Amino acid sequence: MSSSESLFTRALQLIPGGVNSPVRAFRSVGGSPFFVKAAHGATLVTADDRELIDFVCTWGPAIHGHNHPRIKAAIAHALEHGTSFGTPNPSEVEMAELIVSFFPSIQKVRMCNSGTEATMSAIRLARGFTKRDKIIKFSGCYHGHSDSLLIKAGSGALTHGNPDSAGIPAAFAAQTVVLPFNDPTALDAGFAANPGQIACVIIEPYIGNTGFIQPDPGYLQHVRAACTAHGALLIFDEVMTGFRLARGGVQELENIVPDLTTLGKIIGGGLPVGAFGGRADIMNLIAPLGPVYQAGTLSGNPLAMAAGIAALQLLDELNPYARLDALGRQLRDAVLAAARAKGLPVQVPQCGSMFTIFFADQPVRDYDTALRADATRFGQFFRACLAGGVYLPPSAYEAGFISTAHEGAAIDRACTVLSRAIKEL
Ligand SMILES: Cc1ncc(COP(=O)(O)O)c(C=O)c1O
Ligand SMILES: N[C@H](C=O)CCC(=O)O
Repeated sequence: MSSSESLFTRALQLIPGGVNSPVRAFRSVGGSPFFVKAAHGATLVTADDRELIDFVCTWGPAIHGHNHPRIKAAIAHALEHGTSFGTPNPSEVEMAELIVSFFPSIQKVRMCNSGTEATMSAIRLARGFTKRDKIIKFSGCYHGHSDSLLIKAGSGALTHGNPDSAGIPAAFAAQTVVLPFNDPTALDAGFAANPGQIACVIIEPYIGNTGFIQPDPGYLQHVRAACTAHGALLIFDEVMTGFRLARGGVQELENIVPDLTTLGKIIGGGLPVGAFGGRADIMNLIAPLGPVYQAGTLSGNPLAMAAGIAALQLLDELNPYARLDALGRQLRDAVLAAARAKGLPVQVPQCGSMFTIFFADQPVRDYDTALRADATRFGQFFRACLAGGVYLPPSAYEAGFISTAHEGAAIDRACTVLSRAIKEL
């Protein structure tokens, strides 16, 4: 038995499914997950000393590659002073200043410990501000695992065939109106059917959790205008896309000003973090200023702040977005060329350092078209890539991520492995 197999056997006895987050399981692609003992740059080192080129990047945060020396040094420096204070600390102020400087729509920001907390709190705030109960979300968007949002959810919920989680009271679910993405008419109908009742629309503006899906031109502008017309707040969930696709996220790329934004992943530099922020008049409703309660024992944790500040400062210095897009295009073009040569229908939506390989003959533009892609063939492809030393997300419905550390040998080697895997399908 390999070390990973032996660890997985032990894990299965004690941890549900052997994993601490369902997306790490290999149930939809076959086989069992490998265990990682170290990660540097673009490379994971498994418990069995295999080196893998990693396109999961810890599900998004590792935009500078794993274990970046600047981030490591920032954590080590912060560690000298203590791990948690339970009081305000200077790094929280620095982090807030950085976030506000990257995202002009954010006037005030509250730190929390995960993307789930960020979206859950932003929705409570929207309900408190508008004094309305219902929310609109879109099928296939994943906003973490709070009750209101695990309805027609993407990510692991979709991967493992469970987009509507058990354990959510019907009365809660009734407050969430679920609509198809990329369908302006459905959105108008959703508002019309619930007059004066919608507190907010929450959206992954570029979806990363049904695989990577971009909106049609003008769609997000329509969503913004509809929210304004109906007095609902617009929440951009940029936990995944924030700082990844542009300094100021999708809202910068699309020139849209949401009322609230949720963030996570990159702003923790690899440590647990989340944040939500937006217009000051809305944010001022949060306790202790206002009646909407939100809290966290470890919120603004000095180690997470130090790691996140270092990650954001690096982005500011390097402005790596054009380089990352070139890497994304190199990967996409290699896969498309191999698929063309083989006569295989493949779609590779890609923007900057996010991409997905769908085995589909039509462009994927929403939940339904994503489900039409061939997930069995994706599993075969995933296994062939892994055998060749490349780790893609173990799901047909997740985005892959590229880091600056992939530049050069890693991306070239990955293109060869992916092309060969297509050829051998
Ligand atoms: C868009 C989006 N929102 C929210 C979340 C929840 O974040 P977390 O896993 O940190 O709770 C995720 C990822 O999990 C995400 O991709
Ligand atoms: N797709 C998920 C969020 O981005 C992956 C993270 C997780 O749920 O473990």
